[in-house]
Amino acid sequence: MLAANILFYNQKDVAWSQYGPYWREIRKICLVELLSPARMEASKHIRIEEAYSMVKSIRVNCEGRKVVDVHSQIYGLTRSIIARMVLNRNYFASNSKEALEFKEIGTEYSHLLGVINFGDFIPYVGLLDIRGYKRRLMAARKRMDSIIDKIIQEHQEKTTGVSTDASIDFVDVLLSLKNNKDYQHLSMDSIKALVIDMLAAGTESSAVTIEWALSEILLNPWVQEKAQQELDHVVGRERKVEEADLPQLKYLQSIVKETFRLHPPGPVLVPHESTQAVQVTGYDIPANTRLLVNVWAIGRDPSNWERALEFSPERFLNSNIDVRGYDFELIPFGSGRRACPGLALGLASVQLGLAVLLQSFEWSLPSSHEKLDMSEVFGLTLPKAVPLHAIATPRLPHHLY
Ligand code: HEM
Repeated sequence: MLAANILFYNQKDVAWSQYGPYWREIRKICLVELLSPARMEASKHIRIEEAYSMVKSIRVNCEGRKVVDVHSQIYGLTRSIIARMVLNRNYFASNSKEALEFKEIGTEYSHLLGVINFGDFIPYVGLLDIRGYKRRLMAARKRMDSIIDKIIQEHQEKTTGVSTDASIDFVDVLLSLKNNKDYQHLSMDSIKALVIDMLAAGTESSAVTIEWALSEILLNPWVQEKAQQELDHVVGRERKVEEADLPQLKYLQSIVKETFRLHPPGPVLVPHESTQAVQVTGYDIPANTRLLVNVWAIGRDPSNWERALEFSPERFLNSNIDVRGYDFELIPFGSGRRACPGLALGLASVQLGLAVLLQSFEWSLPSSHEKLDMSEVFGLTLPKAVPLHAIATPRLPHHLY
């Protein structure tokens, strides 16, 4: 694919690289070095700080029952978490020239990756580059390259060896692995491509999920009531909810599962391909067959789910169905060897984000939006067509904001 080739340094990242020895090595770096349980633990202060910075900003903006732009708040949260974890710098909370350039180029990347390029299917159309698509890709990559080069240079100047210190970010870790004999394929281009991959993959999916969850909660007020009763019971109103509370919040976890079922952030998994000929339930599948898995349809299929179109977190309370890729009726993170390596981070960000929003505020619809628009935009991800706005009423003592 032309876009992935140009934007990700000849597909040197993990998401766009073909299965093989290179992908195996880079995938191992993601799982063992970047998104490991130890790194999750070391970075939990970032998630908490950013979650409560969002609460503070909503608290200021909801004064006098003003309508809150919930969409921007949630996207701000997930972008800030990932930028701090990857770069140790929150580009998204700043309005510096550098930060604005970074945000602009990020938007251009998402746009270019979402475009259908006929040259990917008809080679001579690609050679002509009639619509200037290739030129635009090259320009975007050049701009991104100079930003990432600068970031890497700054990190190289400060790197004096990596410890498990909480201030260590993904760029530090990747630079420290460059001469590691276990990772012989790791080049400077791989590092740049991985940095872009993490920033892109780590933001949108988590934000989209929190926004859908809160939208469903607004349509089903008894869900909000039950989730807040659980928060009051497990955490109380005299302290703020933390990541350590999440395992006890079973109803909140069920809300997140139910949101993944009805609104999977990746509605159709990244295309998979059979590496060899196989037989599946009596059908012969030749090698190199492209497989598209429609997770969205699986989640709404009445042969898998009772009252399939109803939002009912209760269905998960006494069920062992999980999102980790073993229960094929619910696979928002995919399944098998290409399944999402960011599952733990994605889940923690979504559950914590939702928990702080529900503990800190009572949510209601503005009278002008009584009919909440639940239309979807279908693409690489599945965001709401109309960004969520709502009224937030504080429900904790003043000193906790
Ligand atoms: C709610 C949050 C998230 C959801 C629902 C999600 C979902 C997915 C899905 C469906 C895939 C494709 C799996 C397949 O085709 O079988 C994927 C791949 C991937 N995700 Fe996530 N993701 C989330 C968060 C994250 C985060 C936080 C990161 C890292 C910072 C991340 C990094 C990746 C990468 C690198 C891949 C490509 C893996 C490969 O091709 O080997 N994701 N994700």
